[in-house]
Amino acid sequence: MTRETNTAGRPPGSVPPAQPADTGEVLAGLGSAALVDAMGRTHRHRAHLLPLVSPDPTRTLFGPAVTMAYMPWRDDVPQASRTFADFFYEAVGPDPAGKVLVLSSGGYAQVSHAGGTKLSRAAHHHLAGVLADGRLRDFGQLRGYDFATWCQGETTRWGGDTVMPYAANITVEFAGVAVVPGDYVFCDAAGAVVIPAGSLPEVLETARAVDAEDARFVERIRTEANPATPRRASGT
Ligand SMILES: O=C([O-])CC(=O)C(=O)O
Ligand SMILES: [Mg+2]
Repeated sequence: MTRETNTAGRPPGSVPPAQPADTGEVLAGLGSAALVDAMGRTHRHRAHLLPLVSPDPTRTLFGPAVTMAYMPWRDDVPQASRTFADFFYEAVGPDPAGKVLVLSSGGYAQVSHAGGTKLSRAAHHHLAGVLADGRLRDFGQLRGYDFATWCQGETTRWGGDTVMPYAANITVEFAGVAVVPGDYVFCDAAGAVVIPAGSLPEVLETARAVDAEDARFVERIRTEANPATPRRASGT
């Protein structure tokens, strides 16, 4: 795709995404493995997602979740006459900047749930990104937007005859994990973690402690003796 971009890779005249002001500082190099360890010390429920696929795997996604629940498509329910846009705006509400749009699978994770056209709304409204338990179309177009996208893969075929958006901002199941609207989602190339909003400060602090413990272990391991190496007899 050819499109004009400025030096930051954004279309001319577009403004940078309104991430929460301190996102970079809040995360300060934390990765999903430390955050998953921290969630394990804070809660007993499953909170991690196995690695997802991204049009640009270098982008980390972080922000509060808004959800769109998908269902297997039916032609006889009132939701069939509502559009993706209807559910999108209901989900993101009046203050969309910095939010993470979470799309559940509707039971068909290998089918398209959206693509570059429908998700251009996420760029216009400065969402932090999209986390989809389904496939997406138009990776090239999605890469051109400022937000981070993670999903189950790319596909070319339209999925609207198989799945449909069914509800906005309800708790959804995502690859075996419950995502409650308002939960904080973190996703990088190693996987994702879903953190209850009320636990976020504790989980971030614990994740930093996990990283510090690991750094100390690495230091100790560097100097440990190899027990298979014969020890020299003393006095010789
Ligand atoms: O049309 C669809 O359902 C998905 C798509 O390719 C787009 O949004 O660009
Ligand atoms: Mg498309």
